[in-house]
Amino acid sequence: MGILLPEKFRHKMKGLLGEEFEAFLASYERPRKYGLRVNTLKLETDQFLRISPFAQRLTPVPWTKEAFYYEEQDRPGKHPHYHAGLYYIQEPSAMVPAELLDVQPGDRVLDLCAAPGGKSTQLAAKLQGRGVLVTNDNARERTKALAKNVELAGVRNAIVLNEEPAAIARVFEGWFDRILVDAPCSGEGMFRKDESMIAEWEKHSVERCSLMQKDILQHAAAMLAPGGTLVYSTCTFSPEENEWQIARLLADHPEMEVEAVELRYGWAAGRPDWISEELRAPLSEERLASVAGTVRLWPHLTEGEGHYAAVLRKRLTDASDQPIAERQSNRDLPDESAKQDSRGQRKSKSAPNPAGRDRSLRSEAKGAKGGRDRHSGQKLHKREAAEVDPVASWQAFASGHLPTASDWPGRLVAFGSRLYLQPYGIPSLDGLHVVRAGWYLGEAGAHRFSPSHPLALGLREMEAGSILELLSDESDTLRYLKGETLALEPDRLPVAKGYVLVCVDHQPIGWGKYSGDGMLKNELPAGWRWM
Ligand SMILES: C[S@@+](CC[C@H](N)C(=O)[O-])C[C@H]1O[C@@H](n2cnc3c(N)ncnc32)[C@H](O)[C@@H]1O
Repeated sequence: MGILLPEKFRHKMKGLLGEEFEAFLASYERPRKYGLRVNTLKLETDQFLRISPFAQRLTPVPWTKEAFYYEEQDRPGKHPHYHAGLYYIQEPSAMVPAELLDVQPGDRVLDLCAAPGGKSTQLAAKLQGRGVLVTNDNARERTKALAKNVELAGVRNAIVLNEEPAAIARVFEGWFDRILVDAPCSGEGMFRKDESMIAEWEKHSVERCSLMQKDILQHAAAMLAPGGTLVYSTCTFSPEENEWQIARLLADHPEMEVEAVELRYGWAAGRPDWISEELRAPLSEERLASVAGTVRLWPHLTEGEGHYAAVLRKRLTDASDQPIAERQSNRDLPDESAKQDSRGQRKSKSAPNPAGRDRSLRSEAKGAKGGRDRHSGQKLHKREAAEVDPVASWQAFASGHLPTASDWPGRLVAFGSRLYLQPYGIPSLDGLHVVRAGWYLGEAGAHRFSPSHPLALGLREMEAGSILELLSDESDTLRYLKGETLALEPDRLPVAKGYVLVCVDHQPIGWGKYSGDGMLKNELPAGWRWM
């Protein structure tokens, strides 16, 4: 019962691989591998292994220290820990590009082709809440899943965009320390994981994808800061979408160079010999040979599906080959001094800007094209925005429920009555389609502030004034995740009325509201419930 590979694909791969082709073909007879990656924004890997019911059957993914192969029958997507964002289910080879990007806390990171967000959540975990992640996809529908996964992972320092790379480059030229281009591709490496990719392959030709990749890469290069690193990756085998793209980039951008990836775990070298004559011509021998420093993951040589990745660095020199001063990145600065005020000026160490007290509020409503809030799809009316002061409403809520909120770094940004905490130092997003302007805190109403589900998911248990502690294997947990009201045992009654952070195994899973009658009203939004 093997996979029926398209004849054209078989023929091409046979030509490329020669004697190795039979081993490659045999890999399609072997079962695919399943992977999950522990979300270290929420807990440490060993902590997860202590509480996970399937920990004993997990085996390590060699290239990602917080990731594991799991057995199909364990179905980790059907466990409360999944709803608490404790891990992301991700194909093991797909974890490699974010590993190669070498993100450090405090970096400015762009994930340009990001939906549904697997690599974004991985990059966010590497940032550990410091610096900023701008995550984007040009497909509007797909940004819904992207935003949801970023929120489930509890990421506090991300901006989600729905844009073409050219539009982002106009705002963020030379701005990012790290850029991931996980490009749209013909998906040849995914045929074993998902057979529907074969039909997709017939539709999306290698040629069409190559043109998109070329365009995306040009804009990505423009957004990279000198000294910054860009990782280009695909899940396909065709040289036109891999080594050819890197050759073209090297020819067009003398300031970019390949950083060789160490070949471990059965990874294979990139193939400069597969690059067309036309693309080789403008390259020096040395630059052409450097393409061997990119990496191919073949399913017959490694424990995962087919992938390609290239690590590129922008040199710290200008056109005249003179070194240029390295921009001081956020990572070099202590937390407090890395903060910037609303005009993008650095604030002095002695002038912290506590989020809860930031009154330099700017309505992003005009930044949303067509005067719409991309989050709700609702039309924004100036009067509505003027009626409630979202900051005051938030402050009143936070002072009663979130004692440490005034210390959270970032500045408050409102879209109408919706309030976000945005990382410091972001240039104006006016004119861009903004899906999330930061960590979505909630919505200010006429009489009270309604905290959002993403706020709950981004919290630590100890940050909430009032919590309900559940265990993952008790029946109330499933009831809560299904959206039911909970009848609380007397020893679990909250001390006061109001919002309660519901936690499972000490990890937040959403809000409940207690009105003093022994019942906890469920505040889990419909789209987040257990199906
Ligand atoms: C391979 S998928 C990304 C997978 C994602 N990085 C992850 O790890 O979950 C490629 C994505 O690129 C998006 N895309 C296609 N053309 C694009 C463009 N011009 N700009 C930005 N994103 C684009 C597609 O909508 C698709 O979601």
